[in-house]
Amino acid sequence: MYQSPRRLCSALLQRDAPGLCRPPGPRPRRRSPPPATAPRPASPRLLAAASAARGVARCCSRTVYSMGNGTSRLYSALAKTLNSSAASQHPEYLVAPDPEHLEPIDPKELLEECRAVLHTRPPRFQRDFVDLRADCPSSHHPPIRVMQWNILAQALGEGKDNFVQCPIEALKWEERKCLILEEILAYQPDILCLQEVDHYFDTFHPLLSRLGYQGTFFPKPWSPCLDVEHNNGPDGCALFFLQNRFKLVNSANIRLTAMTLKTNQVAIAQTLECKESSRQFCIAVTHLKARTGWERFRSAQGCDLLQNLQNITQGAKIPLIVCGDFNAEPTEEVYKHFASSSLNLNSAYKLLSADGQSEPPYTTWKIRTSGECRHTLDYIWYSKHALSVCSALDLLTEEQIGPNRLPSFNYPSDHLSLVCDFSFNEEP
Ligand SMILES: NC(=O)C1=CN([C@@H]2O[C@H](COP(=O)(O)OP(=O)(O)OC[C@H]3O[C@@H](n4cnc5c(N)ncnc54)[C@H](OP(=O)(O)O)[C@@H]3O)[C@@H](O)[C@H]2O)C=CC1
Ligand SMILES: [Mg+2]
Repeated sequence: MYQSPRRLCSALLQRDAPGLCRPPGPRPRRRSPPPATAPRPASPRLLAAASAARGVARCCSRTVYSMGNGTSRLYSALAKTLNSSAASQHPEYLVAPDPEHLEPIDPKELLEECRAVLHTRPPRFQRDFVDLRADCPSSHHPPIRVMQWNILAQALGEGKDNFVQCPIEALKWEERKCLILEEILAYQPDILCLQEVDHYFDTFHPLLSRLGYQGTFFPKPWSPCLDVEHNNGPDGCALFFLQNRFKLVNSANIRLTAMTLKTNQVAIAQTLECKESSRQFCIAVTHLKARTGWERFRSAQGCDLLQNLQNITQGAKIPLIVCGDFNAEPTEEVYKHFASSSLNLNSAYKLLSADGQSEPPYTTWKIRTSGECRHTLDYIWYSKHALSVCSALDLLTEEQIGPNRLPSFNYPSDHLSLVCDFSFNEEP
């Protein structure tokens, strides 16, 4: 059975993350409920980031982003050229930050800007870390904090997902992006694994690189976002890590296959070296095919990903963390493949249950025209012999989520973020 936290510690005050400042003092509460309209203060930092991003996305002009398959596919091809095959061989060439983004941002300032934009919204949900240090060896190196999150593509949220109980105003990008950034800044992950990213070039890459992250984006080849009017390009997976903590050793962008056929789903796998301990590990992010009826397809995609990860980790010699929206409940075949793989993986969020054997009751909860959809689909897998989970961010309660479920005025995605602190076990 899923259990409430064993020992709680404040999410915001729990630790120092290198390169990021701790938010100051008690959190200001926002007014609740939100008035229908209110003046929004201009946000110079966010505007500046968007303007700087035009430098990164010079090749992706309005014309290229516009509706219509020809131009959309051209964008997709360009994005792939920039981020796919060459990235595997020359990561330093493709991920080198554009000099105009190097001016660092103080995360506290950015957080304040986000809060100013969000001042009419209800307060952010409080979530606490569950201390799992009993399972965690003592180490003089700081833990590695990993965040897994399907952030909900803007184009899908507004154009395809049919969240019938979510008011369209709650999905406004200018505010929703601040809720996403606020969540990232609140937990200060060292590594950030995202799915459904359709604002990489204009938002996440420019801002997160100025916060000290190195980012990689791999769009889906035929992103459903491209079918939505006024889309912002394809959605895909993005992986960010803090440059002051890790050095990139190797990077692979993987288009997943199913029964030898190329599919529309992707993964990014990177080998990183910890600057403090010189220990290497592999981090991967993926988003498997959605919907019922596609269970065997997902299973095949999972097998392909596991095979790729076998090769990248040299047969499980390099410790591994795999984050993803697997679009599969724990009863599905793809989950069983991961749980029984020779890569020796465990699912971190099981450790929140009393017996350590049960996944949480949900990681996504929404209401579509078809009714309520409450599922456990998102996971953080890790090499159980090489790594331990020191703490994990508890999920939102049903009461916090509320009767209209997600997304909402206080939470930007239909999926919850998962956050874990890992430490290396002693080497044998
Ligand atoms: N032109 C072409 O030749 C081709 C075009 N395509 C395009 O790709 C699309 C399919 O892409 P694919 O990657 O397989 O998509 P998926 O089936 O994996 O789903 C795409 C997105 O839809 C969301 N989703 C899941 N369930 C529902 C639902 N019931 N209602 C609305 N949205 C849902 C998923 O979110 P979550 O993961 O959060 O559940 C996911 O992000 C097609 O719609 C088409 O537009 C695809 C192939 C070829
Ligand atoms: Mg989705």
